[in-house]
Amino acid sequence: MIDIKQVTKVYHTKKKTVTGVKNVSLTIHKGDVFGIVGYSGAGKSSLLRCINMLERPSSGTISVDGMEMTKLKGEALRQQRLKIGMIFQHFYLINQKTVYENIAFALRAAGASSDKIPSRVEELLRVVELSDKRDVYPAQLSGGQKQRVGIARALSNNPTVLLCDEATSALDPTTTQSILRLLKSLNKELGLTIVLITHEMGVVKEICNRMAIMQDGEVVEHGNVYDLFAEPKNTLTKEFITNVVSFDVPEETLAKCTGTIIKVMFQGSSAGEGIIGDMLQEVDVRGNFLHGAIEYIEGKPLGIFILELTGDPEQVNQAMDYIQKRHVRVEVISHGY
Ligand SMILES: Nc1ncnc2c1ncn2[C@@H]1O[C@H](COP(=O)(O)OP(=O)(O)OP(=O)(O)O)[C@@H](O)[C@H]1O
Repeated sequence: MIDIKQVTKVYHTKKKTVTGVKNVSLTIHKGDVFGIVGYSGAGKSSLLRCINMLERPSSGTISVDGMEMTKLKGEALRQQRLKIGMIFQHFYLINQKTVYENIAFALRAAGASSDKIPSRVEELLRVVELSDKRDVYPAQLSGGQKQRVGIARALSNNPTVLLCDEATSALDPTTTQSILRLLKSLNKELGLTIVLITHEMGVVKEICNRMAIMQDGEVVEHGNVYDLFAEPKNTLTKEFITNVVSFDVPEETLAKCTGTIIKVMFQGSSAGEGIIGDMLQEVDVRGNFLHGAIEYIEGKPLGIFILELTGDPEQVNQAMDYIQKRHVRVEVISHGY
């Protein structure tokens, strides 16, 4: 669907040359909600804007729906871009136009015939659940409502791809949830492929099925969201995941622990308990459960336990080996004394 091959984007300013994207290759499948995560300056916007040629890659190729975007220019590029909608953090609505006119404007700009515009605008307003706001101006809308207008406008030409540039970063958590729900339903009902960039792993956990993590212009890890949550390999991926998968063991409890504190992550909702139970019978250590939770990612359970192990250091190591051998991920949070 979207094929990104060895894309590099170099910016030349008067003072310096900056490489925003370094040799990135990614495939985004039809129907994916694909999250690109990274800290500020990682290259997320640059890569996203290369997909619809708002930025032209310095090298490499990008194909959307089998059409090589990097080869297109002028009218051919304009036509292909109609298949790619885009929404932004700051909405970019026209303040002097009503909600209706904002959407109609996008339709006119794309060449829609004027007799089709009214019904199409009404239809789009229904899709984003904003029919009652058709005649108000952007200043009278909340952030979430503005983004709904942005989404309606982006959908006006029936795109197959929607690019979301930090689309929920300016919104409060509840409004963020409602926009994410809307995006997910568009993905399911219209079969829309969505690529979103964000620095919030919570957004990815909420709606994405696949993701890539970027750092210094490079993709450091990518794959299925569940798999990366269950078994992240890169340090940065682990850091982002730790930010959203909470282990609320109070500091006072941790301070009282003298043993080795480990985090055990297992796929499924009950497998981990059995493995830990078996381990405690086989190995001469004591285990004290400090925290347990089941997170749901893409509707699939991912179990997390925080456990204090006490006993002879060699036995503690053996206990961890035992768990690891059963294909359950173990991380040491702090070593005992
Ligand atoms: N138009 C530009 N001219 C020069 N440098 C740029 C330009 N756009 C981006 N850069 C540089 O490219 C690098 C990647 O920036 P980019 O905006 O793609 O990162 P990002 O991950 O989207 O960050 P943020 O989350 O802050 O938007 C940064 O070092 C940035 O300064």
